[in-house]
Amino acid sequence: MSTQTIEVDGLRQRYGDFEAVRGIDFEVPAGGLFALLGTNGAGKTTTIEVLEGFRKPTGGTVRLLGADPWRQRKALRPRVGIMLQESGLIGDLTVAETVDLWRDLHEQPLDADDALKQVDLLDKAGVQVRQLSGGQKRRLDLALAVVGRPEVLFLDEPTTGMDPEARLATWRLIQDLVSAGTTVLLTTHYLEEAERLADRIAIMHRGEIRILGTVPEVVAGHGDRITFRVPSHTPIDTLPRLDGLAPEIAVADGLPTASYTLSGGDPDARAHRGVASLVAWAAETGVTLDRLAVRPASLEDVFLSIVEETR
Ligand SMILES: Nc1ncnc2c1ncn2[C@@H]1O[C@H](COP(=O)(O)OP(=O)(O)OP(=O)(O)O)[C@@H](O)[C@H]1O
Repeated sequence: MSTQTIEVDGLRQRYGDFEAVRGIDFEVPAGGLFALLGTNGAGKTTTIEVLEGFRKPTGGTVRLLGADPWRQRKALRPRVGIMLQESGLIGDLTVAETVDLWRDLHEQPLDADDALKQVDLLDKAGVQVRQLSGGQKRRLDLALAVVGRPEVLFLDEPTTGMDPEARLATWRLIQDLVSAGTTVLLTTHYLEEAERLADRIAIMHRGEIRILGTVPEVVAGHGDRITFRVPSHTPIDTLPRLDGLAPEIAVADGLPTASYTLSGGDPDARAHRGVASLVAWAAETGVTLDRLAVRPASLEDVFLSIVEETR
């Protein structure tokens, strides 16, 4: 028997003639937090909707807690918490009435005040839902997703519209839930969110998973970056090549910045070698390497390189 809480095997999903998900595979073990990142329209929500049992896959198989979410949706429902991208909150109800309505659907729900306290909405208990701000509605959605003490939690862009403080508090709540053993599948456009929370991530683009692994695994193959401000009066074509590469030039704060991505050779030594030849060039030509920086590739670099590959 599989020990994976979520199993996705060759999943395909069509909408008419359009194939939104084109054969993806991933697994999430019990107590894991997996983040699906990707471009708009990549197929993240569609994937989550299949796992939630809202859609029948057009190809491949998915298993949730060992069951088929499409056929066994009713049995799975009490074990699963769902925070959709667009909530179906009822504007006329108060926050407390909304939580009570959800509590009634579960056998051993959290205490209503505890659920609201977790998302810092206790002081809004008597307020009508329609009077909440966008970020407060997201927080109420989260309270409703966790009120039934779910074993698995699906969070579709949970912190969109939240202010930085609410986002941080939400991250803490998610981390606490994972520490307590909840399995979480999260989609997000915030790379920092994925880096902070997820033990593994996948980046989707146009219905496919382009890369999957821990964040260090995902960035490992994408080299080291060396950047510096191009000194004024220095023609771009006089800048040196490093490892045979000409720099990419981007404008930051109104000034051109040169950037090299070194990905060949010994990963432990290539940044040192690159900086050494750059410094030698600077000494020879008498230029100052303003804002010289060396860093490994970031998740953002990987994300952008995946998107740009297929432009
Ligand atoms: N009900 C539907 N009918 C037809 N096409 C759909 C439907 N739902 C989604 N799509 C299409 O499928 C593709 C994937 O959509 P999906 O919502 O899964 O992407 P996503 O990765 O969640 O995007 P975003 O980050 O913008 O939320 C998109 O091209 C979208 O237009």
